[in-house]
Amino acid sequence: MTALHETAPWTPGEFTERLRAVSAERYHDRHPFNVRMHEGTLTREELRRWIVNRFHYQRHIPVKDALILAKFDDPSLRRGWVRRIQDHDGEKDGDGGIERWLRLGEAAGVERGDLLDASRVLPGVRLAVDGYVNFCRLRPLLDAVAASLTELSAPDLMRTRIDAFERHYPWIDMEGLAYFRTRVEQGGRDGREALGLVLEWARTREEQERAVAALGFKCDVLWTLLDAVDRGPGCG
Ligand SMILES: O=C(O)c1cc(C(=O)O)c2c(n1)C(=O)C(=O)c1cc(C(=O)O)[nH]c1-2
Repeated sequence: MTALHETAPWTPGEFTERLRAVSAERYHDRHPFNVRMHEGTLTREELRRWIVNRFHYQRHIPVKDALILAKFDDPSLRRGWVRRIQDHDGEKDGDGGIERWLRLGEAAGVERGDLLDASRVLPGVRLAVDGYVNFCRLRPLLDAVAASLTELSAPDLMRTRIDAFERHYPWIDMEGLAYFRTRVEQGGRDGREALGLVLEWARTREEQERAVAALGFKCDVLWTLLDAVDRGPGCG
C-alpha cells in the first residue's frame, strides 16, 4: 500500500508546484552576482565580464535547441521548436537574439570581436555551457525540454533587469537593452509551451521526478556560470 502511494504520480497541479518550487529555490536571480547587478553595485569591468561570458551561453542556445529538435518525430512539434532557433539566429544577418546580444555588448563598450572571441570565456563558464549542451544531446527528450523550464522564471527577471539597467547603469546605451525586452515575451511563450509538453509527457512519478531533477540541473548550470563570472579571471 505504502509503496503504491509513494510512487503514485503527482496531479498536474502538484507536479507544476514541484517544478515551480525548484526555480523558486535555485534560480540564478538569487545568485549574489545577480543581486549585486540589480542593486547597481557592479563595476563596469564586472558588467562587461558578465556580458562577454553570458554570450557564450547565448550562442549555444540554438545549438542545444537543434539537438532537441533532432529528437522529435512529430512534424508539428518540430515546427514549433524550430522557432526557438530562429529567435536566436534571426531570418537573416543582422537579425535575431545573438545579434541583439552583440549590440548589448557594443552598448556597454565591448567590441563585437571581443564577444565573438571564444578564448576570452572563463573555464567555469565553458564547462557550465558544455554541461547544458551535452545534457540536451545525451538525455531523453523529456529531460532536455524540462531543463528549459527555467524560462518560466526568466520574464520576471528580464523586467527587473531592464529596470535595474535603466536606473543604475546610465553609461550603457539603453538601445542595447533590446535583447532583454524581446525575451520578456519570447521567454514567457517558450516557458508555457515547454510546461505543456512536460505535463503531457511525464505521466509516471519516475518521469515527473526526472523532469524536476532536469530543472534542478539547469538551475545549477546557470548558478555555476555566475559563480565563475563572480570570481573572475584567476590571473592576469
Ligand atoms: O538572462 C537570463 O537570465 C536568461 C535565463 C534563461 C534561462 O532561465 O534559462 C534564458 C535566457 N536568459 C535567454 O536569454 C534564453 O534565450 C534562454 C533560452 C533558454 C533555454 O534553456 O532554452 N534559457 C534561456
